[in-house]
Amino acid sequence: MSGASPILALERVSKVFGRGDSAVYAARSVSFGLHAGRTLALVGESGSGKTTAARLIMREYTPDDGQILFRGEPLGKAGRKALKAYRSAVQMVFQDPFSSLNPAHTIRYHLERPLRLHQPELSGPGRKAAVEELLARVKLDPKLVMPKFPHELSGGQRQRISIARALAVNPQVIVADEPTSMLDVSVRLGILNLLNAMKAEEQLALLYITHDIATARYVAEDIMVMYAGQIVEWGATDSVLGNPQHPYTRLLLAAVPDPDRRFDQSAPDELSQVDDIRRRSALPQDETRQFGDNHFVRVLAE
Ligand SMILES: Nc1ncnc2c1ncn2[C@@H]1O[C@H](COP(=O)(O)OP(=O)(O)OP(=O)(O)O)[C@@H](O)[C@H]1O
Repeated sequence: MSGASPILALERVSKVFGRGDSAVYAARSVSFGLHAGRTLALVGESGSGKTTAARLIMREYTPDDGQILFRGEPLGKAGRKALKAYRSAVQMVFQDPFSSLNPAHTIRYHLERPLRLHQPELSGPGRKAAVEELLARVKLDPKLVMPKFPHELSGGQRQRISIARALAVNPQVIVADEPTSMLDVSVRLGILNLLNAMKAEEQLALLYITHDIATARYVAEDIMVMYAGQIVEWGATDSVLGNPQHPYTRLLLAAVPDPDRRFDQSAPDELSQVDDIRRRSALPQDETRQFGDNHFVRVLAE
C-alpha cells in the first residue's frame, strides 16, 4: 500500500484447520505488506482470522500455502541465523498485558532479559541504564517502576512495559494484537499515541489488529478488512472508511455506536444483509476491483 518495498510481506498465504467437512479456512490467500514508518490496521469481527494472520507472522503456524517474505527473502528458505534475526526483528504486543508478564519477576528483570540476549556485550550498569532508557521511552518513571512486580502496576502501565520489552531488541516490525481492548477506555488513547510515536521515531512497521474500526481510523495510514479468512477490502484508511465498497466494511462501520442514533433505530437493511454477506463472502473466486489510487475491494461473485 506504499510504493517502497515492504519489510515484511505475506503472499497468498493460507491456513486451514481440520479436514474435509470440518475444515476451517482461517486464512485464505492473504496478501499484504508492512512498511517502515507506517501502520496497517487489520480489522474484522471475532473469528475472521486476524489472530491466525498474526500467528503466521510470528511463525507459530506454518502457512499451508503461499509464503512470507522478510526483506524480500522467503522465510521458508531461511537458515537458522536468518530465522534468529527474524525473531528479534519481528515482535508482538499482546492483548492481555498481565498474562504476558511473569508475576514472579520485577519489571527490571522483564526488560533486562531481552537485553541480555540481544546485547550480551552490555555490562550490569550498562544494562540498567538501557532499562531506564526503555522505560523513559514508554513514559514511565524508571525509579518508581523498575523494582515493581506486574501486579503492582495498572493495566495501561503493564501494556507500556510490554511495548518497552518489544522495543528492547530493536525490532523493525511490531504486531499489536488488540493491544488496548482489555484496557480501561481512559488509558487506551495513551497506548495508541505511544505506538504511533514509536512507529514514527523508530521507523517501525506496525500491524495493528483490532475489531474496533474506530481506533483503526485513529492509528493507521492503511487498512485491511478481513472477513471469513479473506481480505475483502484494503487501501488508504481515509478512502476505505470514507467510501466503503464492500458490504461487510459498511456493516462494520454501521456497528460503530453513533451517539445520535438509538439502538432501536438501527437501519434494518444493514442488519438483514448479514446472513447473505456471510454466505457469499466465503466464496473464494471473487475478483478484485480498484477504487481510486489506493483502494481495492473484492467484489462478490454473483
Ligand atoms: N488452532 C486452531 N484450531 C482450529 N481452529 C482454529 C484454530 N485457531 C483458529 N481457529 C479458527 O479459525 C478461525 C479464525 O480464528 P482467529 O482466532 O484467527 O480469528 P480472530 O479474528 O482473531 O478472532 P478473535 O478476534 O475472536 O480473536 C475461527 O473460526 C477459529 O475458530
